Amino acid sequence: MIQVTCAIIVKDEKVLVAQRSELMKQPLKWEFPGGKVEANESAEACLIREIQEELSLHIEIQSSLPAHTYDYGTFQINLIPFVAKPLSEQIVLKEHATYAWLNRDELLTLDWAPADIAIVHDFLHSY
Ligand SMILES: Nc1nc2c([nH]c(=O)n2[C@H]2C[C@H](O)[C@@H](COP(=O)(O)OP(=O)(O)OP(=O)(O)O)O2)c(=O)[nH]1
Repeated sequence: MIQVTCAIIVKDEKVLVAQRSELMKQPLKWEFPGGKVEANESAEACLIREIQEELSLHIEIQSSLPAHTYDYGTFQINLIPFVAKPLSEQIVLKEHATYAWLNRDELLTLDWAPADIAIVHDFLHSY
């Protein structure tokens, strides 16, 4: 089971979503940015590191949501979501195809990585 963190970054009531590139697993699917937890790393430290690496964005974690496991057939992930706020302004994409700041009611229109759908629903029910 691969432990993966992801960030639901909220700013001015908009939510940051990112589209995976053609070169990544789940190509062109939308996700909450994040990545795999390394050995001896907390989930929170992983997420702050990954968002800095992938988006050049500094975040502050505000709360957590329930983790969800998903079976992609050849591997399983445990996706661990956190709600966060940006502490810096600019986003510079290092891996993703693109990103968007969406209203809550736009979230369900995206072609999500399948593991994220439960997390989108949890977020919409709790915020
Ligand atoms: N980061 C992230 N990964 C997700 C989400 N939903 C989802 O199914 N995944 C999957 C895609 C990948 O198979 C795995 C995370 O890999 P990753 O590619 O983002 O992580 P990474 O940068 O640490 O790893 P790597 O590509 O260098 O192998 O989890 C999500 O919302 N965020």
